[in-house]
Amino acid sequence: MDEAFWQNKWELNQIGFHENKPHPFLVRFFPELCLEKGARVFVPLCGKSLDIHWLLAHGFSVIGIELSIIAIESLFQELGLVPQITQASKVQRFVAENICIYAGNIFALTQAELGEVDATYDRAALIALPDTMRIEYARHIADITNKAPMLLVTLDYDQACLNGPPFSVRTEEVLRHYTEFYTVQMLDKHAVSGGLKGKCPATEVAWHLASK
Ligand SMILES: C[S@@+](CC[C@H](N)C(=O)[O-])C[C@H]1O[C@@H](n2cnc3c(N)ncnc32)[C@H](O)[C@@H]1O
Repeated sequence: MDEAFWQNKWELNQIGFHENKPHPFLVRFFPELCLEKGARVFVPLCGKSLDIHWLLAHGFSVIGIELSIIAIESLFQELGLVPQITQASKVQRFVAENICIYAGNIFALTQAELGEVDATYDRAALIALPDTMRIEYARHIADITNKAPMLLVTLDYDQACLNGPPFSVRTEEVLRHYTEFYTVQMLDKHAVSGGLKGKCPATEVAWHLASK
């Protein structure tokens, strides 16, 4: 899954992953992180998700990273904000009010650039990456966020049924990637209505990861 794959998806507007409302697990479980208003929430591989609108509307600051400038420009436009754009070392920074989105590859984002964050929200980020990258991704997130608590949403289905992304990430894999850094708790799961892409049964799972 290289950068060109995702750039192409955004150029062709093939963004079936983009939901038209905030994710129900975000709405239900994010308050359980008990963050103060103004807390800094990191949203890796953020797209132009309405989850960001929800986080901002609930008084949080959002720091995201996304490869596609098309996604970032749409996000700001849909938020009704005009970003100031500056260059960081390997990534560009789009900033307005309580939001800062880095344009670039997550693996190029350093802890110093990200700054301190109070929580991470991962929906369709881990599961957007192929298995070889997921190992590195989980470690990188723990590293640059200094193991900030996380609400993670994964998807579990028969990988033989469909090629990813999104990729199936089963319980044992979540535990394998994250238990070195976090205490991992499954919060809930539900069946994806109509199955994944209407083709195979799939379960969405919410996880709370607390720093060890
Ligand atoms: C499956 S989408 C999910 C977007 C968003 N989290 C949501 O829930 O709508 C994955 C997003 O990650 C971006 N992406 C993929 N690989 C990336 C990388 N290595 N660094 C930064 N962004 C990446 C893609 O452009 C795409 O917008």
